[in-house]
Amino acid sequence: MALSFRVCSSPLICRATLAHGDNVRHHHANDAAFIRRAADLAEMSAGLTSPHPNFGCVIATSTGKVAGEGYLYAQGTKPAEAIAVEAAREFCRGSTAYLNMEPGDCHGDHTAVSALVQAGIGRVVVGLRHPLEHLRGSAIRELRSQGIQVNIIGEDFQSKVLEDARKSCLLVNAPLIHRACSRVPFSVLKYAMTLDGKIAASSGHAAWISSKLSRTRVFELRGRSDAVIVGGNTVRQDDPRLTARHGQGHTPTRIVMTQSLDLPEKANLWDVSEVSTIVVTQRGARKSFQKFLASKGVEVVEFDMLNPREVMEYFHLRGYLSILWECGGTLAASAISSSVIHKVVAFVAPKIIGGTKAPSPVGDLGMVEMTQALNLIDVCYEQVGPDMLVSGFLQPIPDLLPVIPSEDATLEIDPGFNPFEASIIFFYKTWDLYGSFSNFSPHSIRMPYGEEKDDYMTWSSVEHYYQANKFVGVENPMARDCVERIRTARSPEEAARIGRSMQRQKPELVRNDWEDVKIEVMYMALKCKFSTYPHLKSQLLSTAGSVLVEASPHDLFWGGGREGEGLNYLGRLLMQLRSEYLGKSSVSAENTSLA
Ligand SMILES: NC(=O)C1=CN([C@@H]2O[C@H](COP(=O)(O)OP(=O)(O)OC[C@H]3O[C@@H](n4cnc5c(N)ncnc54)[C@H](OP(=O)(O)O)[C@@H]3O)[C@@H](O)[C@H]2O)C=CC1
Ligand SMILES: Nc1c(N[C@@H]2O[C@H](COP(=O)(O)O)[C@@H](O)[C@H]2O)[nH]c(=O)[nH]c1=O
Repeated sequence: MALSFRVCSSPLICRATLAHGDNVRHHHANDAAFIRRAADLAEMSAGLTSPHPNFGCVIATSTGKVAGEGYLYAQGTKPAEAIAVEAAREFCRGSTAYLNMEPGDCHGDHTAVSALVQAGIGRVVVGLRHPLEHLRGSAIRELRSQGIQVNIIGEDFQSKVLEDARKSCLLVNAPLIHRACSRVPFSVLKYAMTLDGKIAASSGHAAWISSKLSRTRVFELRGRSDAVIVGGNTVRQDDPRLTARHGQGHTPTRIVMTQSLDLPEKANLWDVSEVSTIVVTQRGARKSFQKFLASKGVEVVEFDMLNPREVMEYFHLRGYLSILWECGGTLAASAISSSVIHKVVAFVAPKIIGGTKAPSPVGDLGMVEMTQALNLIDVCYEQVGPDMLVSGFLQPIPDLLPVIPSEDATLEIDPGFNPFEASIIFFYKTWDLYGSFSNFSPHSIRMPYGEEKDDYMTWSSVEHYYQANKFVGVENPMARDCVERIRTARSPEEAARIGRSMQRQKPELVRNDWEDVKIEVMYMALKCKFSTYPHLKSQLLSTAGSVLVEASPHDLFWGGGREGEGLNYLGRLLMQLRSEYLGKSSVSAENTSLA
């Protein structure tokens, strides 16, 4: 309902309308403040876990007191709403829950919604509908069907103060919103320049322009990104590490974009013991160097047309939500021209280096008049130590109003629409439509531990169980410690990170028969998961007739690869399980052939 202001002729009505208006404004200010707080909370896990949809929840009593708060730590961990409900305890009854975004509940278990319903929450205020089409509106419908009053900012009520609060909800999930609306990840171009606009001296030397404090902020920015990208020249000139040196948090993948592949043999980026590196290059470039990189554990991806757009579309398909560009001006200009940069973050240091040949942050864009200049929007200025941090958007965050038609809405328009019609079903990221097929989906399983077949334990996800099994039964305290670290990892991503890095760094801790048993281990875990959760089993059965492919372009064993070159073992095991459920097969995973 939009607010409207009318001219009154009756003083009585006028007073009443004014009083009502004051009341409405007061409510709006309260709602806006709590929604902004929910958005702030949603950002609390930034840099600690890999980028994921950000959720925050505030529960406020009818007197306007905060009774409980929560935020999602990582994909698959306890929902923000459930944490806030636990904190607010008996104060939940009749209170209002403020959510920056509609809960995803992407696995059909409605944990977030159930927590609110069971706690007796009276009203829910939602900052933003879920941006992904297959999730959009479903939690809101569910809450309403349970008798809870749900107000959506921008739909059920509007005002300047609420609009600002809604903007903070858009900002905190900008990468996810971009994922929903475009085919490229959310990209931030970051650079440090002197007051005279140089990113290095004429010699190319650039360490350092910005202060230590500013560079610490860069580590935080890296921690919030799925990947950091640079061009070939920056690798040759700086030999960067591109790590987020801020403790135990998330470390982004490093990406190098190079046409020539004329890169040094010795480079910090080729050390992949802690973080992986992907080199994207022109098809056919320096095959011998490609082999060298592969021997170092660096992944090389060839492109027929190496340009920022193709590269970003590729990483979008790989599930990347956000990319930090830390390249020089040459690649930055190319990326801006290709319209893949959404935000710019510039650290301006109070230094002058001069030099007509010293590089600047953005190379040639082909513009000749100031009227052609790109204007940043929503610009922010912040002093960081001696430097000034200027940031702003090159493209607005796409607003999802008016509503993108959901599956239900499409069905209403076209009853012949069949969402399950596709003959190949791809799944990968847990928040996607078939995300619950992923090992990383937040479904815990109870499985035996080690040799003691009747000693059952709960594992937070299939991935936890799978990774831990690499080290099970090995007579070494470090192996046992590894299993425990994986078992207690706070997210499937963490479990995978520990399992993979320990396997790389300490191969002697991996059980001898791992290669022989890993498929069976995975199959048993999947079987347990789909048998434990009836809604997952139904979803799996609903795909009957379709080929299931894990759309992981880099895992060529479990995934299908970029061009179908992967073995797609995860897809195969799921299809095998499906046919077992349908009574067509009772073969075990051991019999799954490589053919
Ligand atoms: N102060 C700061 O914030 C930063 C400063 N720097 C400084 O900048 C200087 C390097 O700048 P610059 O030369 O611009 O480095 P870039 O990081 O922009 O690298 C340019 C290279 O990127 C590769 N590339 C691949 N595809 C493309 C494409 N479509 N368009 C453009 N480039 C592509 C090419 O590599 P190839 O030649 O291998 O084919 C090209 O030579 C260094 O002195 C470095 O210290 C760098 C980053 C940040
Ligand atoms: N010179 C410069 C930056 N340069 C960027 O940082 C990279 C080096 O990262 P690392 O090896 O991880 O420390 C370098 O290659 C370039 O991308 N960044 C800044 O915040 N401030 C600076 O003054």
